Parts: sequence; C-alpha cells; structure tokens
Amino acid sequence: MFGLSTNQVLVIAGGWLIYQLLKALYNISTFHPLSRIPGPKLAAATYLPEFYYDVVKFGCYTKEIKKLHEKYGPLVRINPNEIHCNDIAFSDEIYAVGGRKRDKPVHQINGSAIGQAGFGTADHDIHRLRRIPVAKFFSRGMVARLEPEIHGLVQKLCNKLLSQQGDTEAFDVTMAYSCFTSDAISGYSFGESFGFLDQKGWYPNFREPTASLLRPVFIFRFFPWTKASAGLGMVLVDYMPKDIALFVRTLQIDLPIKIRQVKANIDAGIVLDRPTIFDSLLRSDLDALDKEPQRLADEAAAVIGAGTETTSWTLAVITYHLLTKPKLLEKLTSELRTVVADPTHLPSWTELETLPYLGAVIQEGLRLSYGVSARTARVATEENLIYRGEWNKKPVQYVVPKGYAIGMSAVITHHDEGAFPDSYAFIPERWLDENNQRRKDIERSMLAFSKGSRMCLGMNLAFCELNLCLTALVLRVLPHMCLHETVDEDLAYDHDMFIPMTKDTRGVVYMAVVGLSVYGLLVGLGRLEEDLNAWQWSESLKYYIVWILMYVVALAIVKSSVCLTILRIASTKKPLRISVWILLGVTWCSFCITFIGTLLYCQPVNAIWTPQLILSGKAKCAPVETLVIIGHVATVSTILTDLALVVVPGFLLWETQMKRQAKLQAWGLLSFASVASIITMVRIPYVNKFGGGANLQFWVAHTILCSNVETGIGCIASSLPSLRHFIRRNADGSSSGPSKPSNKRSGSRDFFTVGSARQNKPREAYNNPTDIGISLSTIKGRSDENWQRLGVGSDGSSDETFDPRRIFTQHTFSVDVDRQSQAPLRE
Ligand code: HEM
Repeated sequence: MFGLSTNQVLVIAGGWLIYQLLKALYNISTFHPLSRIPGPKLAAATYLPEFYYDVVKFGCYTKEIKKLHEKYGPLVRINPNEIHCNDIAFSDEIYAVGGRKRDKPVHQINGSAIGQAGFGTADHDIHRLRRIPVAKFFSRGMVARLEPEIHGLVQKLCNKLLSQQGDTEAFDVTMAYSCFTSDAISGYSFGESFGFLDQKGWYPNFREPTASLLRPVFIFRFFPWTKASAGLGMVLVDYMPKDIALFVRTLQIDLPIKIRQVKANIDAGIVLDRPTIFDSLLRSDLDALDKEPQRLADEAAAVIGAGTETTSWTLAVITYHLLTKPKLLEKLTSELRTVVADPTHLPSWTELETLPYLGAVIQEGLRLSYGVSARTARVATEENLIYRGEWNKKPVQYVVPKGYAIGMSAVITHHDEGAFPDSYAFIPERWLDENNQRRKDIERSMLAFSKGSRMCLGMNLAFCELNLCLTALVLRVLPHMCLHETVDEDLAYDHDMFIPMTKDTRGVVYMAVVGLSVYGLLVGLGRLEEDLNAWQWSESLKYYIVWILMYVVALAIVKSSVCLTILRIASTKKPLRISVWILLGVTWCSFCITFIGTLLYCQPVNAIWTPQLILSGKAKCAPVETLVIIGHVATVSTILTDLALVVVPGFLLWETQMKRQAKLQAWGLLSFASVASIITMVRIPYVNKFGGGANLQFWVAHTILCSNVETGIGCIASSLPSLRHFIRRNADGSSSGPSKPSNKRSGSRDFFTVGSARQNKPREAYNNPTDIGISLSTIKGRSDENWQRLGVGSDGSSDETFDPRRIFTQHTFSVDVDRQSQAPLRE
C-alpha cells in the first residue's frame, strides 16, 4: 500500500512511538502551556492515569480527581491537555455566562455516541445553531403551554403507585419514576408518549437500557472508532434483551420514521395544533444537512437520554430522604396543604414554584443527585482565563491558555464544605434564609444543570416535572409508602457513567444461556448472595472454577492457533515473526498465571466453594484481590493478542499487490476478531467487582457472559474464510457441500492468494494446520505439497479461468521451500 515495504511501515511505527515518547516529554516540560498548573507528572505526560481510573477501574477518575485537589489545590492538571477546577467562583469563567465562545473538548465528546446532536457538538458556533431551535421548544412559555399533559401523567403515576398498595413484593421506585419521566419527555417532545405508565407493572422502562448503553462511554472516549459498534444496534435489535431492544428500536428505527412522517406532513401543508420537537426543528432555520432524519434522531435521542434518568433519579433521592426523615415530610406536607386543596387537581407549576420549602427540598435533591456526575469541560477559544484563588491560605494565580480544556464536576462541587456544610446530609433548610426566603448566594454554588451556553436545555421541563410530581407524591403516595431494606449506601455515588452510579446496580443482570454456562446459571451464578441458599452458593462457585479452568485452556489454544497462523503468514518477515513469538509467549504466560493461580488460590482448591474448611482452619485462601489480578492478566493478554490480529496482518496486506478495496476487505475480515477485544474491555469493570468479595456469583456471571461472547466472536472470526467459501458456492447456485468449484466464480471477490502460478496438475488441498484458514502472499511449501489458490476445491480441480482483476504481482516472490528446485516461483 502506497508503495511502502513492511520495513518502512515498521520504521514509521517506530517513529510514531518515538514521537509519542517525545510528546510525553514535551508535555511535562516547561515549554508546555499548562506546565505551571500543578498535578501528578504521569497525568501531565500521558492519558494513562485517566485510562486506568475510567476504563480499567471503570468510571473512577472523578473520585481520584477529588483526591488530587486535596493534594494540589483548586486547579489540577488531570491529563496532558485538561485542567480540573473545584472552585465554583471560577465557574462563570469556565462555562462563559455572557456569551463568550466555549467549545467542548473533543476527548470528552468522543464518549458520546450521539455526535450529531447539539450535546455532542464540539464547535461553539455549530452548537449554537443546533441548540437554538431545540431551546425554543423547551422555553418556559412552551413548557407552561404543555403543562396539562404533565399534570395528567403525574396523576397517572400516583394512581398506579397507589394501586400497588397491599402488594407484598417491594419494587424499585426509580423504575416507576423513570416510566413517568420517559412518558413525560416523549409526550412533550413527540406528541405521543411511550406509554410506560399504561403498561402492567414497571417493565420495560428505559432505566436499565440507558445504563447499559452508557456503559461503553469511556471505551468510546479512548477508542472512538468503537462507536461504529453503536450502528450494530439496528442489526442485532431482535437478539437483545426486551427492554434494551425497545430502547434501540425507539432511538434508531422509530424516531427516524417519525421524523419522515412529520416532514411529509409539513410538505403537505398540514399544521398540527400540538407542535412536536421535530416540527419545531424541521420548520427552523437549520440548514438542510442538519435537518437530515438521522441528525434529528440524534437530537431526539439526546433529549430522551438527558431528560429521563436525571429527573427520575432526583425524584428517587428526594423520596428516600423524605421517607427516612418524617419531620421533613411533615413540614413539606403542611406547606403544600396551604395551596393544594385537592391533590388530584394540582395548582400550576408557577404557583408551586413560589413555595419556599418545596423549592428547598428540590434544590437539595438536585444537589445530592448531581445530574451529570462526570466532569464537563469547556475550551475557551478566544481568550486566556486567569484564575485567582487561594491555596493553603496563600493567594495563587494561574493562566489557563486559550485552546485548553478546563472543567468541573458536580459530585465534587456539591460537596464543597464551604458552601454546603455537612454536605453529605440532606438539609433543605440550608437553601432558606432566616426570613424563610430562598438564598440566592448558595444557588450560585450549584452545578446540577451546568452553566453558560451549554447548560441544561431541559431545565424548565425538569422543574415543572419536579414541582408537580413531588407535590402529588407527598400528598397522595408517600404517606402510604415505606422503604424496603434501603440504606444511605444504596443511594451513595460510587462511580460515573456520565450520570452518577451507585455501588450496586442490582437491576442489571445479564444472563446468557451459552453452552457450559447454563449449568452455572441454574445452580446460582448470576444471583445475588441474598438469593442463594448454601448449596447454591457452593455449587455455583465450584462450577465457576471449573468453567474458568476450561475457559483459559480454550483461550490459550485459540490464541496460539491465531498466533501460529500469523506466524505462517509472516514467514519471511523477521520483525513480525519476533513480535508474534512474543505474543505467543504472553499468551502462555497468561495461561499459566491464570490456570495455576486459580488452582493455588485456595489450599486445598475445594476450599473456594467450601467455606467451612477455612472457618475450621483446615484450608487457607489468598486475599480476594488475587482473583482480580488473575482476571486482569487474562484480560490484558487477550486484548494484546486480539489487537495483534488486526495490526500484524495489516502490515502484511500493506505490502501485497492486492487492490486497495480487496486489501480493505481482507483487513476488515481479519479485524473482525478485534471486536472480541471490545467485549474483553467491557468485562474489565466486572472483574473489578470481585475486589469486594461480595456477590461473587453475581459478578462472575457477567464475566462469563462477556468471555463466552468473546470466544464466540473468536470462533466466528476464525471461521469467516471457510464460511465465505461456503456462502459463495451457494450464491453461485451450486452445491453447498464440498463440491467442485464453479467456473463462474469471480476472481475479483477472492480476498487471499498464495501468489504463485496456477498449477494445472491435480493437487492436494492446502490444509492450514491451525485451522484458521487464512493465508496471505507467502506460504511455506514442502516437496510433497503443491501450491494452489485459496478457495480451490479440495479435489484440486482448479478450472477457473484467469481473471486479470485478481491479485497479480510484477516481481518474484521469495518463498521458503525445502527443495531447491521449487524456488523461486513466478506468477
Ligand atoms: C433533574 C433534571 C436534569 C438535570 C440535573 C440535568 C442536567 C444537565 C447538565 C448538567 C447538562 C450539561 C451537560 C454537559 O455540560 O455536557 C445538561 C444538558 C442537557 N440537558 Fe439536562 N438535566 C436535567 C433534565 C433534563 C431534561 C428534562 C431534559 C429534556 C429536554 C434535558 C435536556 C438536556 C439537553 C438537551 C442537554 C444538552 C444541552 C447542550 O449541550 O446544549 N435535561 N443537563
């Protein structure tokens, strides 16, 4: 490709590595514009710390940033190009209240799969153009106009909750609130609600699907090319769990159809008495490209995503605190009774808004539910920002140069003890002054809706929903509601997935009925400890150990097979061969560590599933963290070998004389295996869950699912060449069995060739000993073997006509043969 040899490509790769090293050195040098901002050197040099905390430890960088502020002060450099601030006084500069230009950092929006929505737009001016028509739709006036629908949904929610009175089974009230907010946002935006409140029970809803779809946010951020996998949603929708399928179908299929319908109505001159968001957008001044259905569907997806879980989580947090603090509930109830005669007919949102204590409860709920917990940064494009503050009782001053990102996080700011003393406690009174009036000064310390040109666009709707819903809940439902085994910790922020996540995402249980996993699931894997009896607890762990031992053996064989295939392909490329040998070494080291480590984890091994042995002192086990380390060793080695499957053949293909399209097809085919490494990355957070030692059976089931999918992909990837062969025969209308190849086969579709001259005499099929079935430009021949193109039938009757569009080469191939007489071959 581009006339470069493998060596030249390797030189370029080496050059790139040296460049990265020099860049890291530059990043920590005094020449870097952020060199004066304090922070750890490794974070200033590379993105590795952020990768470790957000990808490996999963969504934990915000917590680490909080600790960095304690050590380095109000401004900290958290990666080579980004600063984090914990001083709310600087927020107006960062978020530019007053119309100054602020881009979003590309690194941040890489995490969003809805890049075409205003929310995922980096450039200030384009964002502005995209935001204005949506913002109009969510103005105070518009929300007031559509308020009656919210009233209706609020009553529907309360009626449904009350109808559950007497049920012996507890349920997660966040699901109920999520149904309410989804119905509200859909009814408001699209003129037709999703109808979650009308269904029996609370499932399906968009709570768990939102969490599932947000899960890869950090992987997207570091590997933006993996966002292409989001497009797979439409293809795989029929095979997904019901609620996720519904979510994907709504966003990727139904919304674009709705947009086309609205467009057809507008073209036909039909005016609806009830405007929808699409109507607004399609009639706006946006340019034609920005009115494309997929772009508008992204905008709608942003609105649904942003408007559902944020508000419902705030309602859930407030519910919990009111139920655990009856005095607060009493105080709020008496205030509400002053304006509400009949709670089934509520006053308007504007009237409720004037109630100080209701406002204070909502503010406190917003403060402790955080809205968006991940840091949100901005880039000043036209001016340097000057920070003046104090650290360790000394004045400090920093310049944030234009073009560099600086951000803040609600989960840090909302616990600023200066502004919010006893910040983890729910104290609505802090929002009121001695005259029972709202304190504007402390409202300025809030970041729940962000600030400036990119602040929350649905704030009016959120306040309307919160005021109405909370009033009805307090007066109608909460007196009949009680908490079921819920404690502070169940609500406490634990990590980010853009929105705040608690420690135990109990609802998210993925079960796969894949091969050997079935038995484990039957006996208890995938269940929480509280749901297991003693036998299930022990049997499921025993099964897990058997599974893991078999899995690592299978993995080692598959990976070695892959490495050997690459080794064969790269037979004349010494540097590549060395790399593959290293990979092979890594694979087997990882196998030994995982296999032996698992067996030695407890002495004797059956103590893993027989805790009585440990309690009676007859057995000993290593700390549970050892399991995490073992898991990560397997993960890293798997990712390395999977990626090698993409990179190494890429180098080889680069040098062949294949057409560019054929090269890309071939590479695409080979790269398919790298999809497996995405699953491996997805597995990382679950492996981390082993650390606590709690609910092991629950978390290992997640890793089993990922690992089964990963190995499944590996099998498909390695079978693709054979399947291609099979499918093509059928496409030609010939037999699907191992029959003669057809004359009609188009040579241009062949991905691979051995590059030798065609042999006319009968020959044996070229059997790939590793059974992967992929071979490229050179193969190793023996005196008793013959050359043939891959794709020629096993009977050797290669009767295809020579197709000039096939891969051909102008130069002599160097091949590795045992008999002098056979080399060199010419095509
Ligand atoms: C309690 C409720 C809510 C909270 C705490 C909240 C919080 C936020 C925050 C912090 C942002 C800024 C994100 C960033 O800087 O990247 C944001 C943006 C946004 N929110 Fe909300 N939100 C809430 C409810 C809603 C609702 C009901 C909607 C429905 C329309 C909505 C729509 C949006 C949109 C479209 C954006 C992107 C704005 C832009 O980039 O221009 N939000 N929200």
